[in-house]
Amino acid sequence: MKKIFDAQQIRNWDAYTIAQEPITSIDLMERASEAFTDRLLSLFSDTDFTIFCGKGNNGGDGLAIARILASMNKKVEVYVIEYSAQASADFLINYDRLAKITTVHTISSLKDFPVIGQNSVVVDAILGSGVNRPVEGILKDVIQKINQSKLPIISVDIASGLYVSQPIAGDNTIICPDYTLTFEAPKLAFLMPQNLQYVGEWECVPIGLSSKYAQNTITSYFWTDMVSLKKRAKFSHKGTFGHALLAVGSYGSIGAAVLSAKACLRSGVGLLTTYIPSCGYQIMQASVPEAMCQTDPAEKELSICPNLEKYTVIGVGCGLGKSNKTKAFLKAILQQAKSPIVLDADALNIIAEESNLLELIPPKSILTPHPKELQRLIGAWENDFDKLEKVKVFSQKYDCIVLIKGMYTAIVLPNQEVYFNSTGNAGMATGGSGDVLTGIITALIAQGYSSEEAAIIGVFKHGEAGDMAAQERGQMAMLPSDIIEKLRW
Ligand SMILES: NC(=O)C1=CN([C@@H]2O[C@H](COP(=O)(O)OP(=O)(O)OC[C@H]3O[C@@H](n4cnc5c(N)ncnc54)[C@H](O)[C@@H]3O)[C@@H](O)[C@H]2O)[C@@H](O)CC1
Ligand SMILES: Nc1ncnc2c1ncn2[C@@H]1O[C@H](COP(=O)(O)OP(=O)(O)O)[C@@H](O)[C@H]1O
Ligand SMILES: [K+]
Repeated sequence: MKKIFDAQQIRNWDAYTIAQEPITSIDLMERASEAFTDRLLSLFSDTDFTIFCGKGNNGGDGLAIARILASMNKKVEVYVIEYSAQASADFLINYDRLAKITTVHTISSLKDFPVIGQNSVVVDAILGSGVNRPVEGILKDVIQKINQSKLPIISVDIASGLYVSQPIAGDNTIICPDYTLTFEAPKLAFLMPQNLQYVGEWECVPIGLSSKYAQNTITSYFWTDMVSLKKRAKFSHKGTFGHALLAVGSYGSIGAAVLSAKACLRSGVGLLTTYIPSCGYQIMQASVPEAMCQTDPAEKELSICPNLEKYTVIGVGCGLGKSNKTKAFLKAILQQAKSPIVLDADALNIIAEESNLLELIPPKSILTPHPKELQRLIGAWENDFDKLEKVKVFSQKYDCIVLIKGMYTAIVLPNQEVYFNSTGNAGMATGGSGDVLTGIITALIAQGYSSEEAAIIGVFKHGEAGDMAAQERGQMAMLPSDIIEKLRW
C-alpha cells in the first residue's frame, strides 16, 4: 500500500528527506535524475534525446538528465525555455555543470523552436509538481509544438501543466506524453480517467525519499499495490469461514447468478447458498454443485425475502431485474438484514429509483456500481474530482463503502479514505466481470474480513486474476469465467 500525497506534501517530503537523511537538495536532484535516466534508457536505448527544460527544479532535473546522458555518449540536445527571469538554485547549479560540457540552447520565441530529429525522443522537464496556474505565452507555444511533434514524449515526474491533485480547466495546455516516469509515488492526477492523455503509461521511479515521512504523514488517498491475507487456521472447519447467501438472478440472467456463486466459492467461503428464481434451479445445481440452492416461489424473478438468520453475509443484485415484485423483495432484504450486505447491479438501480430505500441500507454495506449505476445513485458530476467528492459525501451520509469501478477502481470508505486499485485491465470491460467481483467480496466478508478490508482486497484480487487471464488469452478473448479460474489466494 502506498500513500498518495498532494503537491504541498510532496514538497515537504523532499524537504524532510533533505534535512533528515541528510542529503543536499542538489544531490537529491542528482539521485532523482540518475534513477530517471536508468529507467529512460531501459525504455529507449538506441535513440537520441531532445530535452526541454523549464527553470524550476523540474527543469533542473532535465539539465542533470542531459548531463548524465551526454556522459554516456548519448546524443542530447537541450533547450531551456525563457519564460521567466528567475530560476531555482538547483537549476542554476545544473545549468553551469551542463554548460561546461555541451551547448545549452534557449527558446525565447517560437522561431527558436528546433527541428527535432526523427530518431529522437522528447524529454519533458518543463514544469513538475510546482505548477500552479495554466501555462501562457512561450510555454504554451512550446508545449503545443511538442505535442504536435509525433515523437515519443517522456515526462519527468508529471506532464508539464498537469496539476498533481486538482482538476484542470478544459482549455489548459498540457504535455500529452507517452510515458510519465514519476518520482517515488503515484500522483492523484494519474488515476483520473479524464487525464488519460496527460499521463500515458506511468510508473514510479524510487528516489529514496524518507519512508519515515511517508509513514507519519496523513493522507486520505492510497494506492493498493499489494494486500495481505489472513492465514487459514489449521484446525478450521467450514463453519469457520461463514455461510454466504447470494440472492441473485432472474429469467435470462441466471448466468450472472452462476458467475457470482462460482467466484464466491473460489474465494474461500465456508458455505454458500444461492437464492434464485425457480427457473434457475437446474442450471445452478448442475453448474455449481458446491453451492446449496434455495428457490423463490416465483418462476422468473425474486419476490420474497427468505429467512436470513443463518447467514453471515448477503450479496444481492447480480442479474436481478427490476420488476415490482423484485423491488418489494429488495426492500424486505434491506429491512431484515442485520449486518452489512454487498449490493450490486439492479439492487443499486432499484435503490436509485426508490430513494427511500437508501436509509434502509445496513451500515458498512458495500455498493459496487459501475459508472452508469453510480450516476443513477449520485447524479451527474462535473469532472472526476467532483465525482470523487460526491461519492465521499454519499459514503459518509449512508455509512457505506462505495466502489467507483473501472480502471483504478476507487474504494471510498465512510471515514473518507479512498483506495485506488492497481490491478485489472480493459479485458475486464465485459458483461459478467462485476458479478465475479460481488462473489469475491461476499466470500471475504463471510470469512470475517471487515467490509473495508473485503472491498480493498476483493477488488485487488479480482484485478490480479483479470491480469493473469489477459496474459494467457489476451484482453479480447478473456471471459469473466477466466477471471474466476485465475483466482489464487
Ligand atoms: N525538491 C526536491 O528536492 C526535488 C525536486 N524534484 C523535481 O522538482 C520538481 C518540483 O520543482 P519546483 O517546485 O521547482 O516546481 P517546477 O519545476 O514545477 O516549477 C515551479 C516554478 O514554476 C512556476 N510556475 C508554476 N506554474 C507556472 C506556469 N503555469 N507558468 C509559469 N511558471 C509557473 C512556479 O511559480 C515555480 O517558480 C518536481 O516535479 C521534480 O521534478 C526532483 O529533483 C527530486 C527532488
Ligand atoms: N478498463 C478497465 N480496466 C480495469 N478494470 C475494468 C475495466 N473495465 C471494467 N473493469 C472491471 O470489470 C468489472 C466490471 O463490472 P460491471 O460493469 O459491473 O460488470 P457486469 O455488471 O457486467 O458484471 C469491474 O470490477 C471493473 O472495475
Ligand atoms: K515535466
